This record gives sequence, structure tokens and C-alpha cells, in this order.
Amino acid sequence: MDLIAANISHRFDALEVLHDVSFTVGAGEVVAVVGPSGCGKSTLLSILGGLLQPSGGQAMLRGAAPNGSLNPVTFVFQDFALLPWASVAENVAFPLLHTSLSTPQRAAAVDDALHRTGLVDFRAVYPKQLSGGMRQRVGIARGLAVRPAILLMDEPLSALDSQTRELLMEDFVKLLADGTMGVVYVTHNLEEAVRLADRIVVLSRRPGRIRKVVSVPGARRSRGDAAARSQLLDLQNELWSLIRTEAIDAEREVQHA
Ligand SMILES: Nc1ncnc2c1ncn2[C@@H]1O[C@H](COP(=O)(O)OP(=O)(O)OP(=O)(O)O)[C@@H](O)[C@H]1O
Repeated sequence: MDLIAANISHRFDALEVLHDVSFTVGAGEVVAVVGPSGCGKSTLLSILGGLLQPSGGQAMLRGAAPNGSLNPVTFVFQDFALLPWASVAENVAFPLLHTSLSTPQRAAAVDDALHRTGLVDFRAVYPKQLSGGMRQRVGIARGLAVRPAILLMDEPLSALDSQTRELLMEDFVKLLADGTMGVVYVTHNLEEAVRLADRIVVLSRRPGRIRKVVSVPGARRSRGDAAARSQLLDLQNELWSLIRTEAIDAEREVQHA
């Protein structure tokens, strides 16, 4: 199943936030969205997920959802958004509660998501007993439990320290290896973008418009290798030079707001 952003524009009253943004995410593709603060990245994700109706253009799905998909488009949030009173397994089961799944089917879907995220041994644990990295694994497991065709990720690693981020990036690479799920990955972090994405959509300062779409070379699984890292660093620097001036302007604007 493909997700298509078709000429999406949006304004909040007089504030124009997005202008004519178009791209497609195919099955198994990861598209990162980067750009200066306030350029409309989260707004775009809300539109792609159907939470917000755009002022212009539309978000569309094309093709059939994968077998057993209960929610073709699913979010993973920066702050994990876990239920503190529920165990890991109950958190992962939560989006399955009001579906047509029988109890055994639900248990199997939870088990599968826990396996894929390395959480089997933590199923009875509560979020407050977990590190930030493990909490975000629960957030991802909950997203996977509904078998999405498209995962929308809003700064999923930004609340984590750099070592944990590195480990979760490695986990993502493994998760994405089966090549069926498309991902839109919003991030401020250009290192994450070049490590994980097939393509990077660079937005301008608000109103966000597409400045450039960059293809990332090399297989995702080998991008952590020393040789690939230096090549990716060049790309990261190229991206940074593209957004640096606008990022500084956006930062000043935020401080004066
Ligand atoms: N519900 C809303 N009503 C009015 N203005 C909004 C609303 N949501 C976002 N905005 C404004 O729209 C602009 C874009 O916000 P958005 O959160 O999409 O940007 P962003 O690129 O994700 O920002 P950041 O990089 O800082 O997370 C900002 O100026 C924000 O203040």
C-alpha cells in the first residue's frame, strides 16, 4: 500500500504552514521529513494520518492493505504515549481492544509485536520500570500490533540519549528489513535521517514547501559500518548546509514569539 501526499497545503487561520507538498511513500520505503523548527512537519504528519483535514490537496492511500491489517496508517510518538497503569503487554494490546479480533488472535498479535521488538521478557512490566529506550520499544510494538501498512513516526528517538538512539536505530533497521511497511519519519536529527531513510524530503522554513528530495545511497543495513558512515556524514553536512540559514532564522523567530 502506498501513501500519497498530493499537493498538500495547510493554514491555521492566517498562518500559512504548508505549501503544495507532494511525495509518495511506497511499501517498504522510509521517507524522512526534515526542516527548520515550525516548518509544518508535525502538521504534515497529522494530515497524512487523517487527524487533520488539509486546507488544500489531500493525503491518499493506494492499493490494498497487508493481510490482517487493522489500521493501515498508525502513529508512533516522541513521548511514547504509554498508559502508566497498564503493563507492557496491555499497552501493546490497547489498540486491539475494539477490533474484531478474538481473544486468542489478540494474544497472538501482541506476542508477535513483542517478539519483533525484543520485549517478550518485559510483557508484565509497567512503563515506569523501563528505561526510555525500552518505553519507546513498547510504543513501536503498539504501533506494529495493528499491522500497519504505513507507520508515521514523529521524532521517535528525540527524547532518548545518544547511545539509546543508536541502539534503537539498529532495531529499526532490522524491523524494516522485511520491506513491507512504509514509514514517514519526521526528525530534527539529520544523522537519523541519513541512517534510516531511502529518501529525505527537505522542507523550507514556514510555510513548509519542498526544497529538495534527496535519495540516500547504500543499503540501510550497512549504513552503520565505518566506511558508510563517512559517506553519510558528507550527505548529512550537505543537508545541514541546505537548512542551516533557515534553521537559524526559525530559531530566532521562535525565541521572539
Ligand atoms: N492547532 C494549531 N493551531 C494554530 N497553529 C498551530 C497549530 N498547530 C501548529 N501550529 C503552528 O503551525 C506551525 C507549524 O507547526 P508544526 O508543529 O507542524 O511544525 P514542526 O515543523 O513540526 O515544528 P518543530 O520542528 O518545532 O517540532 C507552528 O508555527 C505552530 O505554532
